[in-house]
Amino acid sequence: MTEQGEMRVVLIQGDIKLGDPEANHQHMQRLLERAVEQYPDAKLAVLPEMWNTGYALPQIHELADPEGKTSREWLSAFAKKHQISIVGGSIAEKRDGQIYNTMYAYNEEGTEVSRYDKLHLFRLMDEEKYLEPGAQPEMFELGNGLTAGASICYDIRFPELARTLALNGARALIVPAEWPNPRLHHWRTLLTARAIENQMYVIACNRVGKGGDTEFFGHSLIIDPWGEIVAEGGEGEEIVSGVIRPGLVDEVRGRIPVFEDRRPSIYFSGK
Ligand SMILES: O=C(O)CCC(=O)C(=O)O
Repeated sequence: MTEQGEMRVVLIQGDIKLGDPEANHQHMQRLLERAVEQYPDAKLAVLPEMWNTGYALPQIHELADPEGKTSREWLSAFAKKHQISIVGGSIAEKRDGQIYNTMYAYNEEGTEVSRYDKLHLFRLMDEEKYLEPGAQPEMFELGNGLTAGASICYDIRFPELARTLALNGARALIVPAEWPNPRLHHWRTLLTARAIENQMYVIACNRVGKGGDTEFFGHSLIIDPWGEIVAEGGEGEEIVSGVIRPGLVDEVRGRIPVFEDRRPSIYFSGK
């Protein structure tokens, strides 16, 4: 059970079937249902990146969800029915003839509170050949005093994104991912660094399974603003759960006042 000021988070560390949006929708729905049954006090659920299609990029124009309609209606209705905030991982979305890697967030009433298009496209998986990058960072309210910033997978390699979110009020970084083998060391280290340097919660949901020749290792993580691991998944499909206490962000920021000690006037700008 959670106490006052605490919030249970569940990460839907599922497998994704390459290029099969219908099967993936059914599967994610089953996992979400399992999550709310197993953890009735959960207040936030996070799904992995591109859960509707996986990295079926050559077929992405046929597979992507037009305006995200199907995925958005489902996520909103689920959030409302179960009174849980949902960061709906990300989906391949078709908009104005382009494809985006897009995250949607819903509050407990099922209201859509955010849409974020992945800013940094990952060349190693040819994202830039098929997808359009987003144009701006995005933040949203998750209740319990938790303002969250969005970051999708490769975005975590860019500390300036997490920093700009923190400077503008984010107290948690939400990270849906399809982070593959063999870079577990990068995954854990980068997420931990983003948490420590910005003194914020990092809540990261990675997929498991295989997409073509690429293997995904799970290890979804909830890391507190002191850099301690609150919960970590294994390498198989599971619901990863942990309890966070948004008040800890103020405590850590009070103890080591990094944001007061910054010297922006002497940093090189624009680079
Ligand atoms: O940066 C990495 O190593 C993985 C990134 C990635 O897989 C992605 O952004 O989809």
